[in-house]
Amino acid sequence: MTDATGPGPYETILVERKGRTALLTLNRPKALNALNLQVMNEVVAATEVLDRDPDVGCIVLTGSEKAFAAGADIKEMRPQGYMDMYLSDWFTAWDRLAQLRTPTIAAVSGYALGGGCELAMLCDILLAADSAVFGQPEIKLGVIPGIGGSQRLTRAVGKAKAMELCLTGRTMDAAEAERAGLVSRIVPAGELLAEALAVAETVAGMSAPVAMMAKEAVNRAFETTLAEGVRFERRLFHAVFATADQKEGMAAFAEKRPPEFTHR
Ligand SMILES: CC(C)=CC(=O)SCCNC(=O)CCNC(=O)[C@H](O)C(C)(C)COP(=O)(O)OP(=O)(O)OC[C@H]1O[C@@H](n2cnc3c(N)ncnc32)[C@H](O)[C@@H]1OP(=O)(O)O
Repeated sequence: MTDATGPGPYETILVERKGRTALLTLNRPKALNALNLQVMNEVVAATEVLDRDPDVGCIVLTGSEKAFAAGADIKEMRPQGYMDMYLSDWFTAWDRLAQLRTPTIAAVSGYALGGGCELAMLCDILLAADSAVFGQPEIKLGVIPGIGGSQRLTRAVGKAKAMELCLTGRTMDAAEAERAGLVSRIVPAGELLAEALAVAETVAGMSAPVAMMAKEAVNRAFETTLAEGVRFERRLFHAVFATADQKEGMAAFAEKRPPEFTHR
């Protein structure tokens, strides 16, 4: 891993590049990567820079072994009043992660609570270490999720489990999260980063515009009716036949060789 990337220097995150993969590591270890406004601004700024970089094909977001992120920063929120929250539109910048076109992977080890769970759910692929712990415990603090947790968790695991987690603050371990469909896979904690980078390398090796279209098509399933979603997919499917990478991918198959995508 080399090369700091983006407009940094950042104080709360580390950004590294390896080939077409960018690795963004949350770096507030003493606070278990609690997500204060500085972290939010730096994560959003860095990912938006990476998103515009044609040499980046996948972004991996991770934390420490103990904590992906233990939530939004409770100490920062504690003194705020309604007008502070409303006028600053607290947390709204996080929504910009959902607009990234580059595929993103959350590599979650340890605690992913509250805003930490919500940040993981803003990513496209969730890989969990066997040590991962997920939950929306905001209710124990007298508040509710505010970075989309009530919506994305419900879509991921269904109403029954989301309701229980949001109303009781109970956490779930990696095995339960996988059974519930929140994470795609569990890997041993010591292998998490290597596995996430391997998945990222695979994704980044695909045609970038086609990967963007695949991401957009899957995400559309959360926004629209089945008929509209299928129509949207069909239009994108037709559009990929205008890419050089469709010609290359199918030629490579016929010629029994690996494709060499040009991301055009
Ligand atoms: C409100 C919205 C929209 C979203 C939210 O995310 S609210 C926050 C949700 N998260 C939580 O409620 C989890 C809070 N943290 C914990 O319960 C525990 O820290 C733990 C179970 C994750 C880990 O416990 P452990 O005993 O191992 O570690 P601590 O001594 O408690 O923590 C170490 C260090 O980190 C600070 N910390 C932890 N989480 C947060 C946080 N979310 N915000 C701010 N600071 C946090 C903790 O205070 C301690 O630092 P100090 O020793 O300096 O106090």
